[in-house]
Amino acid sequence: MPLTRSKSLPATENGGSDSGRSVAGILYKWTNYGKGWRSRWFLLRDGILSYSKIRRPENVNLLSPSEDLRLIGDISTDRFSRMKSCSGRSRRKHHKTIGIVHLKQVSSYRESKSDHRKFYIFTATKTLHLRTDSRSDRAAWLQALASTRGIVPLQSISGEFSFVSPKDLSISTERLKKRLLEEGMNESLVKECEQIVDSEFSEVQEQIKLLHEERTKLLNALRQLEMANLEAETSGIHDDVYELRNLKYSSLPRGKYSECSTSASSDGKLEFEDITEEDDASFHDTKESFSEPDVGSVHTHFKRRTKLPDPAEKQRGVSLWSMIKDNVGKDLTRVCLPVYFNEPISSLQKCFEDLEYSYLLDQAYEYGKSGNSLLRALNVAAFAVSGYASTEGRHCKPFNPLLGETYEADFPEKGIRFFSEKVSHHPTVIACHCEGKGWKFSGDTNLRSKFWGRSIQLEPVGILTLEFDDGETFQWSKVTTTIYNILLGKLYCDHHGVMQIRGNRQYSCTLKFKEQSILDRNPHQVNGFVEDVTGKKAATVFGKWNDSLYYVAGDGLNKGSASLLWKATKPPPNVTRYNLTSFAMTLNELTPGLEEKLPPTDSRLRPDQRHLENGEYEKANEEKQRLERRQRMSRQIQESGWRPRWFEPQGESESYKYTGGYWEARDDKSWDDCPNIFGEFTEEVVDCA
Ligand SMILES: CC(C)CCC[C@@H](C)[C@H]1CC[C@H]2[C@@H]3CC=C4C[C@@H](O)CC[C@]4(C)[C@H]3CC[C@]12C
Repeated sequence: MPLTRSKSLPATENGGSDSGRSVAGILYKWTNYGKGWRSRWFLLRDGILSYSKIRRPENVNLLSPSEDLRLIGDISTDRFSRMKSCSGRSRRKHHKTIGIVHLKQVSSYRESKSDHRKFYIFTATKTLHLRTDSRSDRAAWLQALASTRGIVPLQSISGEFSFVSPKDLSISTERLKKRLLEEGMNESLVKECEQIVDSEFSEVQEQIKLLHEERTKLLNALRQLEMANLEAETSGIHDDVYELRNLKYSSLPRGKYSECSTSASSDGKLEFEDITEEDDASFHDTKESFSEPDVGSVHTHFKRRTKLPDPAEKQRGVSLWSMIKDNVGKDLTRVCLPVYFNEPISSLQKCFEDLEYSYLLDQAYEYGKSGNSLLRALNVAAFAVSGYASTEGRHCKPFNPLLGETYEADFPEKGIRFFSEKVSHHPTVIACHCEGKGWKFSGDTNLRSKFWGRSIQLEPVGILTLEFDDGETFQWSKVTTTIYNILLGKLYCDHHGVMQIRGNRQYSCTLKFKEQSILDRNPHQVNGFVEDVTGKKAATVFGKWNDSLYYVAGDGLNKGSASLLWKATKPPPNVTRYNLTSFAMTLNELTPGLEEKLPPTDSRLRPDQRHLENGEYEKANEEKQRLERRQRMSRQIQESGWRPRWFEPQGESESYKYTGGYWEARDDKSWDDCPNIFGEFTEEVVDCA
């Protein structure tokens, strides 16, 4: 029973639109390097593209008895049998759908420029690489995708099935009357018959009316549900009750990290030390008490910038793959990446990005002070999640600071000041310390990374400590971050694992960052709870790390009455390819009068990073290479007894504590013991370091 090859008709030849039709056919889908291109049965129906292992030909017409199905490409039996014998699997298996893409979620699709049979479908989390047999088949698929995109299934419910409203329904007894009279029945009897029929009918009409009302209600409910679903997909969950009080002052810190150092993996997996140099960052906690009145007492008289400088040169496009492919066979850990892969932010500054929502800690402090320990714990949890929001859409590497490089952030408008230093190069550790109104935050992080071929997994080592002035403390560690699509497709990162926020008093919190699965319709989810010392759940927390966090008191069975804890700010209007948040854009700014106050070790003075920010790529690259040469001597410097200037290692624990004195030294401009790490260096520098 050979099936004929259907021509790929443009949508218009089919009465205007393909919207109501299903389209199906065989496409080759790129799977992985091991298996390469695999043929799959693709079906596009109601805005959903699904694919399965190959169907048998006799099923092609049986998808659904009345379905208007258009086939694209060669669907001859011959081809099926060929495929069948290739796969050699049992028939049953072939029916299972193995992938689904909702066209609502498709961000774009495009044809390959180099191969006339290939095209790509991009969703937020995945790219499908597809190939047809011919250029015209590709055109037909793209056309089908274009015409199906945006159909809302409800259209068909309310459209096709819609029927006349019950009040327009009527019957006529004329024919009955005529017939009965023909039979010679007397008029009064005929009238009685007519009345019986009428009353029976009005009962039916009543029932239809009820059904109609019910149907209208149902449709409305469905519409609302779909709206809610759409909203939830785009933004998270709606805020019902709680209006976030955005306190004017704010505070605090936390840390992040930056580049990758690698650790050996015993199971034969590729190791990855850091594609460029090596880096790690760290956080540290300190019990240091801080001279309070300074924070936030001075007000900034300048406005921070809202965009990065316009690039001086045009950016050259370099793909990561083009860099790596030239190094095939070489040790991947030694591949040096040019500055095009960097963002104009150093890891020291990136740590401060975690403090964007420091007002949550100010709120936490206030709640605790007024006796509401639960809301204190909840705000701390929201703070711990909020730091991840800025990682969305970022795919460039922060600069790996030089040993001894520092970064200060004085933000009186937020009521905080932050300081970080790169305290070790082998392993890379960054320590930070931040003071806010009523609290202090500190930590050190060292990232362990594993290279898995197509993804890199980063595991932060180190503890973050938050200490309120009233003695309550919370400690936690960051979860694992995986960077996907290193070689192919769109690079993105996801955070997953369990975060335990341990408090020293009544409440602690456990948060689970859900690992994203392929084609996940609801990525970035975070769920958890706050429990008291007896282990009783006091509140349930849920949301998304890139968007918002909500809580419900108790065990969280009633999500309807959730209250908003934190909502991420919108991306800025002036995004660049770095996708920095508005806050991140201000971090490398040399605000008026600042340069004279900075020590020579501050990240803002790092020349390659400054050139990159200005879009002077050639100069940036030259300087980067120069500083990397210096960086290579770091191990030697460290081994010859170098000590961090502002932090102190804590025994064997590999953690660091702020020794204090930075802001005081800044007041006196006493930077004499801070080496000019970005300047020309000689062996001398090494000696005196
Ligand atoms: C392969 C290279 C060129 C591209 C990778 C670049 C980007 C995606 C990588 C490089 C360094 C990474 C960051 C390193 C450290 C941390 C701290 C961690 O607690 C949260 C994630 C975060 C903030 C990572 C996010 C992703 C990141 C910014």
